[in-house]
Amino acid sequence: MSAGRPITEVAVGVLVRPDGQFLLTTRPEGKVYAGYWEFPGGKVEAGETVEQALARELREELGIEIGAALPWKVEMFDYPHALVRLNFCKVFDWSGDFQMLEGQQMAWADLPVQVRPVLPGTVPVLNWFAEERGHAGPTHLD
Ligand SMILES: Nc1nc2c([nH]c(=O)n2[C@H]2C[C@H](O)[C@@H](COP(=O)(O)OP(=O)(O)OP(=O)(O)O)O2)c(=O)[nH]1
Repeated sequence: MSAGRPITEVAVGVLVRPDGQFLLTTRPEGKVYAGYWEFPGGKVEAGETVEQALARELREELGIEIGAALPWKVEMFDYPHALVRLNFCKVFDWSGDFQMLEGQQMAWADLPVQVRPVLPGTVPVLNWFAEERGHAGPTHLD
């Protein structure tokens, strides 16, 4: 039996403001899908929990310190470059000023999301938001 493709664990932060808007950032130059909009986060390193990885990634990428990371949904996504397990966590508390430490762009978004293109592995989150919020119609632009 084949062992199959290795799974890359990814910690993803869904930062939600009191007004319901959520944070999207672009993938930096030099990474696969550069310029695509996604929820900030990155790969879990050996020995880390998802919550630890998320705190580290958001510190490295955005310069913020997060409070609780609340596990929300887990989704597998099979890209040509990797088989990833996306561990989405909601985050309502953070401190510090946002700094785009990897030259990304950021946007506070609501449904339907106006920035484009959105990373394929990000679209399920928009559908979960649509269900939670009773949003009908498209969740993002094509
Ligand atoms: N951060 C993030 N990654 C996502 C989302 N949706 C999605 O499919 N992914 C995928 C894209 C990548 O294959 C993987 C994240 O890996 P990455 O390359 O951003 O991770 P990293 O910052 O640790 O990068 P690296 O420098 O170690 O390569 O997860 C999402 O909403 N946010």
